[in-house]
Amino acid sequence: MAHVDLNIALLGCGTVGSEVVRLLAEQSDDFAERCGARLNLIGIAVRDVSAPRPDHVPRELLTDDAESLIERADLVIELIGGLEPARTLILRALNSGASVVTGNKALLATHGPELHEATARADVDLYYEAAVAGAIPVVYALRESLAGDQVTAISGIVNGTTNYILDEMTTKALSYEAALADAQKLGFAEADPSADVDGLDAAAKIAIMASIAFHSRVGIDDVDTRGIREITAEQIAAATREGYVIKLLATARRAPNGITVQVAPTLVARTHPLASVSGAYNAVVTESEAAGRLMFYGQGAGGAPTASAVLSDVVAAAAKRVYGGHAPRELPYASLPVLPAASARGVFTIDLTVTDQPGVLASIAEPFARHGVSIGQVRQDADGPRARVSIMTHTAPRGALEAIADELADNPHVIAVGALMPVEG
Ligand SMILES: NC(=O)C1=CN([C@@H]2O[C@H](COP(=O)(O)OP(=O)(O)OC[C@H]3O[C@@H](n4cnc5c(N)ncnc54)[C@H](O)[C@@H]3O)[C@@H](O)[C@H]2O)C=CC1
Ligand SMILES: N[C@@H](CC=O)C(=O)O
Ligand code: NA
Repeated sequence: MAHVDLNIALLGCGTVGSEVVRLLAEQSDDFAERCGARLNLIGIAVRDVSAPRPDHVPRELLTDDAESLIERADLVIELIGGLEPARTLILRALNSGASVVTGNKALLATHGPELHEATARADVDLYYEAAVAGAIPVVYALRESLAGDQVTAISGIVNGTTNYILDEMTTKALSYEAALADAQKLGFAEADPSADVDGLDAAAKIAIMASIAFHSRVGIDDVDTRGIREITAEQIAAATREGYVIKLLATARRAPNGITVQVAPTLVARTHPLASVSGAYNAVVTESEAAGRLMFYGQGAGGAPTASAVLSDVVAAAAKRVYGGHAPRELPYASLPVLPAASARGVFTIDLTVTDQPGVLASIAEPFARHGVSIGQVRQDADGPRARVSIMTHTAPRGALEAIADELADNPHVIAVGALMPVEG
């Protein structure tokens, strides 16, 4: 079959970009058949053309002039990351009539509306499968597979670094610091791992998923975000004793008057499907009215897995240019508000260290009753003259639990109040 030619520009040639170069070359004949176009990589914009690169990266395609490269492209793949210059370059590409494929979750969760509006104005396409959970086709699932359904909830393990750290702490009884050092040695965590361990990477991903699923605009700043820095070996051991694992869960839920979106270390029951997601793997569970529960599992990071998602977008974008039609546009018609974190309802645990004497349990229980929060389970472990008390509630709003925790901190019998932790399953 005769194929048209499409000019592809790649911006950024790091972990993911260099794998995209490899796959584009290795599978060029297949891609031509699948999208009806020969995908000609016309240039690779890099910051430093003289930096060492893998052997398969053609030196003659390297340039430090991204702007000129974009002018000649039908399709631009942005794999630089970060907000600038990625934002300006993507806008330039869209405005010049090129479709764009990106894996840049930080940018989409910060400037998504601006990029989507520019895409529609220029009558081109914006694809971003790699931005959420790497190789796992969850953007496609939400944008296309579930377009005929009503999504009610999304929960996921969408950061490989933190899942690896928590898993090492659980299975090898490592401290947080030792597990983080291992993750860095293995290349999962960045040298500066704060976007991972403080939950910001997961927050960007759940913001993107919530925007699509709930047809609303959710940005990274709307996400109530907690990371894993404060998780202790003791909390992990206590969770294990009780039949739970601690996972950094990203969740978005429909509520009667809006949506709640959060990232938080969460006690996940061993029987829950997300509990068995180990190592650096990712998984996303969606709940929707007709389909019920769906689960997506796989590699959320790494050069080749992420490049697989990028190339699926490239083939789709190229086919649209050849045969016509468009990728699904942003559809924020529902405009659901993101509700304050305090209104997020769920089951929570709160851990207390108290003096072990008569009447203490009654005084601890009193604020729960006053705030209308029902206690589901109490566990007490003696520790000399002290006791550790772990209270699990029935479903209640987070705000009520926060008020109770503040009051308990002033209770003279209470020596320490631990962090509130949501419970799943
Ligand atoms: N590495 C992974 O596992 C995943 C990465 N992503 C996303 O993919 C994107 C790329 O990630 P990585 O390849 O890991 O990053 P990377 O840091 O390995 O590569 C980015 C490259 O862009 C280059 N660069 C910086 N400024 C530039 C400029 N002005 N012009 C041209 N090149 C420039 C850097 O020198 C670097 O080589 C990011 O948005 C990241 O969030 C998404 C999913 C997984
Ligand atoms: N740093 C991320 C990879 C990219 O999305 C992770 O650890 O999952
Ligand atoms: Na994906």
